[in-house]
Amino acid sequence: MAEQQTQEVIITDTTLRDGEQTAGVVFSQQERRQIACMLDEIGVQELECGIPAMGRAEQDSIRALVDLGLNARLMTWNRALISDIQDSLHCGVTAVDISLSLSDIHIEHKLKKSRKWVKEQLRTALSFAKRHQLYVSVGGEDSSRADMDFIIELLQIAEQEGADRFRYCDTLGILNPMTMFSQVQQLAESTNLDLEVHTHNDLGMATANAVAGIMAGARFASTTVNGLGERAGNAALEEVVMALKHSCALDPGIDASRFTELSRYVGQASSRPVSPWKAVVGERVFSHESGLHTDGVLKNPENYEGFNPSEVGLQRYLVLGKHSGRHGLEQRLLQLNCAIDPHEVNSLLTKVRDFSQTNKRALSDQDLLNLCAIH
Ligand SMILES: CC(=O)SCCNC(=O)CCNC(=O)[C@H](O)C(C)(C)COP(=O)(O)OP(=O)(O)OC[C@H]1O[C@@H](n2cnc3c(N)ncnc32)[C@H](O)[C@@H]1OP(=O)(O)O
Ligand SMILES: O=C(O)CCC(=O)C(=O)O
Repeated sequence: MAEQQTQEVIITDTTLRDGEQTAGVVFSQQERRQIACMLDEIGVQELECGIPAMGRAEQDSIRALVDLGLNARLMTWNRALISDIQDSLHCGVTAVDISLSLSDIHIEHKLKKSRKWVKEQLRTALSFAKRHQLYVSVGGEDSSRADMDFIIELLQIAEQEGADRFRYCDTLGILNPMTMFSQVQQLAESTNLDLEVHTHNDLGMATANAVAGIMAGARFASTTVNGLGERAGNAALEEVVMALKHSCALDPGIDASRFTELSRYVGQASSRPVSPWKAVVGERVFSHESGLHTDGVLKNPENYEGFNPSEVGLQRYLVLGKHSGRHGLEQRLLQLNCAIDPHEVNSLLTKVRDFSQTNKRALSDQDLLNLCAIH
């Protein structure tokens, strides 16, 4: 692995905002507190924790999170409306995201306004928030479909009015890592503001795009546990952190050993169970059946594992089946105290393969013992 870099990366987790916007997902108040505490305990530095404009229940829930006194900074999501920001102030948070759609399609066909209105609204909302000593992220909704010159114009206004960072949103998940990289690089060259990337998974590239954004100079990556979020979801916290660590030599300082526990908790609380094959936290992603792989792993797990399963709280499974080889079979026989003549291993292996082919599955220990008994 390359030497660890010094670039600081800050994870801003939005499981409790964009994550809960997943159609049909609702966390109870207790679940929201538990998720916030777990994220805080593993070292996530900022939590986007809700939308005060939604009303009384959401505001009470945000206030309860503020009362926990977490280390993580709590941020709320707001439209560029003074009333939304007032609701946030009443919740006691110290940080807000003030969101404005930046693409012409959104400005004309959703907001039904003009670019001029967007600029004025940004000034009004931002100056109000700064007068109230809030840390402000300017959220650029649909940035990836917006005119870059217009974004840069807005960034100048944001800087003049004292914004703290700009959130570049690939709202529809249409970018790829190359386009994300060049867009963020261009922004980084045009502003002194910190940059955040908020990515969606519509084309399966949310994690890759978040990582590309960081590589291009963004300091913040927006994530959700298990990649929950609108439509196909957001960049998954566990994937972004492990990709930064193991693919980019950047360590965001998160305790990954609780990723599996956190993932299971959020999977249950969201009624969106995690697939056993989900990258990084799926129960069975460290399963090896193929003969050459099992042999390699038995000799040294690094032969076929990019990182150790224990790093994320998982375990390794060596599976016997259609693709198994001699070394994997011998190892399992040894573990089961099942002594057979070494000359018989190859013919037993043929039976293992036949069994798997016939039954379309891997063998349990009992299946293997039964085969040995009649061998
Ligand atoms: C890409 C994202 O994920 S952004 C976050 C989206 N999250 C959510 O929508 C979840 C929570 N939302 C809600 O509870 C509600 O939608 C509320 C409270 C925010 C607003 O509710 P309502 O007043 O009933 O309005 P509704 O949601 O139907 O319409 C949104 C209004 O906000 C306007 N709006 C949308 N985005 C913005 C913005 N960034 N700044 C200012 N106004 C905005 C729309 O143009 C529309 O205004 P209109 O009434 O003049 O047409
Ligand atoms: O505008 C923001 O701050 C975030 C909006 C969002 O969730 C998105 O664009 O996907």
